[in-house]
Amino acid sequence: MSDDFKRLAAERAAEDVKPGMKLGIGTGSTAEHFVRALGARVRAGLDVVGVPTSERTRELAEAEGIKLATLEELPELDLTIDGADEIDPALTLVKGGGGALLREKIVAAASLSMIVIADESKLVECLGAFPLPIEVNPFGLGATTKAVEACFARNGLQGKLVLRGGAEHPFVTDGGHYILDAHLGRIADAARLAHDLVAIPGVVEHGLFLGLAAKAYVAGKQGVTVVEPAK
Ligand SMILES: O=C(CO)[C@H](O)[C@H](O)COP(=O)(O)O
Repeated sequence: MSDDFKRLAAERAAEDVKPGMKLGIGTGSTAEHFVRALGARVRAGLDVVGVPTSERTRELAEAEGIKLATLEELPELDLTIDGADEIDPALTLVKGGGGALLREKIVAAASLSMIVIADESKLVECLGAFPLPIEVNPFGLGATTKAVEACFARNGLQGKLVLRGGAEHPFVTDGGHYILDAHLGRIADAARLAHDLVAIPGVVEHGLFLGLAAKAYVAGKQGVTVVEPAK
């Protein structure tokens, strides 16, 4: 069911794509539905160019016949369409469940607008039930982990940090980094936490997306709802 909702949201977003657009293309199962819907439109004659946010998305988009470019070739994009792990009423997001948060954030920030696509299970009142992904440089992992824990304590947060994939076979991002998943439960002040995390040497990026999403297409039993940031 949830996958059907993801597809519905993705297909709605694909209708927003206009000829000539430069697109950021997200990562994850919802974004994959979007790539397939976009591929169908491209094969029907739509002329667009996309910048993928992961190697996985690049492979699928190529297979779908979507023209691709890099941010070196296209430093400014019209629209990014991507999934999310959590969406709060201000449209602050937790992203990175699929491990692509760094490229996803770079691409979204290079876009004039971002649309989030999701099934209704992703809507939350407060972020934090989904573990917050923090992308870190493998060098100095122990010191970075300690600094991140100290940052949580300063922010009044308690929680476990888990190296994704485990110490034996850590998950490695497309950029060659590791991911620490922070089980925080509740993030009351996402802006403060975001600010403090990026100040830690060794933290490459985190999965809090603030002020990037313009709207979300959220699908559920009632169909697709347009969610805009609460004022
Ligand atoms: O941030 C992401 C990948 O890094 C995804 O957008 C997020 O994990 C949602 O995934 P899905 O659409 O599979 O539920």
